[in-house]
Amino acid sequence: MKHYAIIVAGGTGNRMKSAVAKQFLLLNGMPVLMHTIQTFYKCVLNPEIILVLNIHQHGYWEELCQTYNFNIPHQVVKGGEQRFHSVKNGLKYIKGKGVVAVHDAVRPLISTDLIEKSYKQAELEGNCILGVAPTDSVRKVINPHKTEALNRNDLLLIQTPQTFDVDLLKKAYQKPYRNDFTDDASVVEHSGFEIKIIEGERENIKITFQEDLEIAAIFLKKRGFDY
Ligand SMILES: Nc1ccn([C@@H]2O[C@H](COP(=O)(O)OP(=O)(O)OP(=O)(O)O)[C@@H](O)[C@H]2O)c(=O)n1
Ligand SMILES: C[C@](O)(CO)[C@H](O)COP(=O)(O)O
Repeated sequence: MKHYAIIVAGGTGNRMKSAVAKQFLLLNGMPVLMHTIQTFYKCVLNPEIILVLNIHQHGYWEELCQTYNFNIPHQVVKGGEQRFHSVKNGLKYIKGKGVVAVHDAVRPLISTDLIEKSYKQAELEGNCILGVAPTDSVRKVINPHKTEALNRNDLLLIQTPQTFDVDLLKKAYQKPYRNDFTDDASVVEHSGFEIKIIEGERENIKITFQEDLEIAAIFLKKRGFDY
């Protein structure tokens, strides 16, 4: 079975409010994106790595790879307007059959164990999505003046990687883009497939705001960088 990883790094990171897009910010001395690619590279299933980057950042990425002596083999593909379009561009690169994990570049703390579990589950079930239970109370906004409590036991917070049979994911991504396609599972579900969830990891945070980078640095130090 052939394994692929599409690492989506085509975003601009507006919420981070930094001059450099968050996937290039330094985390314990190395760009976030390099940590992410390194973790997939360490996976025993040896996935072929496809990196999706905004076309205007391809040159910058090459410079970074030289600066950090980063030699992990990967194919760079151009990004799209939304995450949806970036994933679609990554998928175009895949010609054969197999299993593909789609992962946010800005989730550098995913473990190799969970990546491997996700591939194995997707091989068996067609797809595998990670979820963790919320620990805060949650409310639905009805309008600017009214909110309503939700039962958090009915909810899951969804992470990446989201892993799929290649043909299934390609078929789902033939649909036109919709605003509520916030991840790959929502695209696949819209095509009529049932989504299979396994337990994610609390440390698998998505670096979105400045504080997240500080938290990620603490988690990495705790692992002694050996992951
Ligand atoms: N057109 C886009 C938009 C997002 N992404 C990627 O999808 C992942 C999750 O998106 P998010 O965290 O929202 O990143 P940004 O869109 O960059 O952040 P923001 O929403 O704050 O602008 C990131 O790795 C991001 O680079 C992408 O490949 N192509
Ligand atoms: C794909 C994702 O990380 C799953 O939680 C999330 O939906 C990405 O959302 P964003 O708004 O693009 O950060």
